[in-house]
Amino acid sequence: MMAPVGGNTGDPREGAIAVISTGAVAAVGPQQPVSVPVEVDKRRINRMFSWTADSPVVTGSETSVATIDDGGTMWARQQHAVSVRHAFKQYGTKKKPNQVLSNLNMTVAKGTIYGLLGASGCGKTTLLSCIVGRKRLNSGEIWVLGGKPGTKGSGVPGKRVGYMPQEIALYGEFSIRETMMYFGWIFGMQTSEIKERLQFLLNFLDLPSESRLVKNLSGGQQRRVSFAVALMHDPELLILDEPTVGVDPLLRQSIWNHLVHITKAGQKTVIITTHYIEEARQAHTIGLMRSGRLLAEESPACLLSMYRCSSLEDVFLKLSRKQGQQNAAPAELNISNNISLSALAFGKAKDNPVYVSQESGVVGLNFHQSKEVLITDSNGSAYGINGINGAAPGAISQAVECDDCGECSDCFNLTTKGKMRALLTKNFLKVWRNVGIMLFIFALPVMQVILFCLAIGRDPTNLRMAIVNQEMNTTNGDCIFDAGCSFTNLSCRYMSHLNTTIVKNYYPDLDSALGAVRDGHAWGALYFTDNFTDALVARIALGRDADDETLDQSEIRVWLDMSNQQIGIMLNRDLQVAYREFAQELLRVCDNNPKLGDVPIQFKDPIYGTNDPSFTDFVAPGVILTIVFFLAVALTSSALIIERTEGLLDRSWVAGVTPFEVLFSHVVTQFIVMCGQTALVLIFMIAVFGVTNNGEIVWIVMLTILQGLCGMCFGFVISAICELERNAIQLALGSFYPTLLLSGVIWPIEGMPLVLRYVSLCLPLTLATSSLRSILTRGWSILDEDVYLGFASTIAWIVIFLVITLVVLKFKRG
Ligand SMILES: Nc1ncnc2c1ncn2[C@@H]1O[C@H](COP(=O)(O)OP(=O)(O)OP(=O)(O)O)[C@@H](O)[C@H]1O
Repeated sequence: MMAPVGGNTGDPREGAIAVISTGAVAAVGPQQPVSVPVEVDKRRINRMFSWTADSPVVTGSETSVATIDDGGTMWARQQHAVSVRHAFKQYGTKKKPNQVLSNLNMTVAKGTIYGLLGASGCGKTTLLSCIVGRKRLNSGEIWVLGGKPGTKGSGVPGKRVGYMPQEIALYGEFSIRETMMYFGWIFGMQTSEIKERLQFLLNFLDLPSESRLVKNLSGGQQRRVSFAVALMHDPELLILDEPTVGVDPLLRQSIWNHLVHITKAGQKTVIITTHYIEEARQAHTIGLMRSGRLLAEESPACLLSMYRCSSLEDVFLKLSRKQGQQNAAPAELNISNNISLSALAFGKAKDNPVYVSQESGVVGLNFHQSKEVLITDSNGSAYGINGINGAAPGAISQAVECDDCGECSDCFNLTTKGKMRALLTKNFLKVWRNVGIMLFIFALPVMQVILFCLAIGRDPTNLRMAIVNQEMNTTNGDCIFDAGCSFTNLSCRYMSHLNTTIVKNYYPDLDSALGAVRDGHAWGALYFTDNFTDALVARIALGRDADDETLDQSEIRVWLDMSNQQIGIMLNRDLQVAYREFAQELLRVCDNNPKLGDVPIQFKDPIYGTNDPSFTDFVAPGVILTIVFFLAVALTSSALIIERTEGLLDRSWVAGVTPFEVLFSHVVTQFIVMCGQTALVLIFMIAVFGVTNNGEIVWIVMLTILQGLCGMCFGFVISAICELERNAIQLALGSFYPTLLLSGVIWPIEGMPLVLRYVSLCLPLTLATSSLRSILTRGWSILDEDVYLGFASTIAWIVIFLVITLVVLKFKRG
């Protein structure tokens, strides 16, 4: 079927436009002329393409066909607002692929509204995501506003595009005004400009008060705010994914009127998807999509007349049926031209020169393998479909090199003031507005420190001992002794030195005492023989001449329940300490040298720490770092994933925010949060609970903050790797215990098998914990190896985590 492309319609250019269609080539042959009134000024065409050496103009005949090669095609594609060629996109795995776009071609002329229609799940959103650079094609090409999305200087993503995704993708805790400020700043607008625009959009879209929080708006109002964000900076290209869902008919009409209005001047282009097919009649071009390809790409009027239907829905049904038949019998192909009829039929575009897509791939109309053609008027001036005159392609490619910069200095900067302002304000507002997060950030670490100091490292008390004292022959606890240099009831004298943590329960005989231990009623049994005092005096007096029976009778016999190592070791220590004190006291009151009662090992004052080391002091450094590290992991990983799953991150990407900027803004926010957390944790640990600190506080603070930043970067890695918050939580929790166990936090790594020790040294918390312990208990400074290695390893891990995150984010998009 041949469409009357560029036909003689009374247009001023009538008879002057060289309309060249090779859409017929599928049937007529690659260089066949088309029977359309055509005149071609070959000289002008040649001049037009003289910029490229390999761009010969091919004419099919004297009549008119002028095709160009790939170089020319590429240039022509740069003239369209959007040009998609041979797009293939699939989800899923290689084994189970879900082909969403298959050889799709699409051409959106500048200054037009393009309505993309199709059934749910046909791939519209995927196509739009690829156009805005959110996703990547598996193969094929996309040109947007003269550049390839995602390439440097293309402006896409960036402020040249306004994107309204299907999901709301807004910060619920923000007010409408804050939402607009956020995106306005990202787009590089001045605050006054944003306020002005906001007023217009509030009125235009009939939005409630600007101070209302987005989360408190109705679904329809939220969609309108989302639409307002896309319109905010008055972009060249508006990409709207179902903007009219949940909008009342009056407002829907005013939205369409606005779209028609902004495209009138020819500078703005709109791509819009909608499920209300009939409203798309107001579009200049309609792309009917089905199963990942376009069935047709024409003006609504043209579609209706070509298919003799009264509604676009009927056209869609007809084309769908047709596609089904063609799939069944691929040989029966219709023939049509591939010039976008709408582009010619639509007023302004009609006045302009036309490039026709190289290959439309539009299924229903069967545009195949046609070459991109140049249309000139009789005056010889060549022009593209979008009305841009044939400027030298070189000039155009130069123009796009820096087109998203505003001021070109931005090109060389990693970020802009506006974007940083927006991102930092967003991060702080999110924390400020969310009580749960505030508690998580500040109350949780304090609570953890308090719990740690109260629950860990203190000596157990009220430990019951089953005592059998044959010397007293009584179980009522009456155990009287003479405090002077008297050798009576020495068993009672010894027991008076047992500290108060031990609760003495007396038993009549050994069997019942051991039974109490076995039954869990006591932590140990203590047994004194009936002549303990005499035997002990003889043992001391006879010294090396003491016989076995004397030695045997003078023993205090102990049976401990060692199932609890800490309690067992502590009882063992206390019983021995009590004996030493008992012996020294007895020797002293009897005018003997008390040292005789000691074992001949003298523990002098330790070089570091005390003779009575506390477990709390040992664990505290690791606990401080673990608290700060894992709070940061939890905070960051979930924050980024929530933003991503709600579409906020994607929307920011499309607005031109880079992964680097997002990470940097989080680093700054987290740094400030970390300072607060560190202050609280250290104040409670050291000042309130008196954990030993012999070092300089500045190094302690620095190392703690660095560990927090390290945890945050680990959180970035988790959020980059995991798609769902659930997976991130699993990964964060899953990494908590191995890290805790292997980092020497609760047990010295010297006790590990050699291989595990090396593994442990490679973990982010191990060297840092050892470093902090050295600062706190040994008072070492940064000049000591153990200390600076902790700092070095933390910094190295920060860099490693950041690099991993950036690499994953870069390769994951799409
Ligand atoms: N991230 C993804 N991973 C896997 N499959 C996906 C993903 N996104 C979309 N799909 C699948 O791709 C197909 C096309 O989805 P898409 O969202 O592009 O359709 P659509 O035309 O926009 O639908 P609707 O009109 O309902 O929004 C669907 O089958 C969908 O399930």
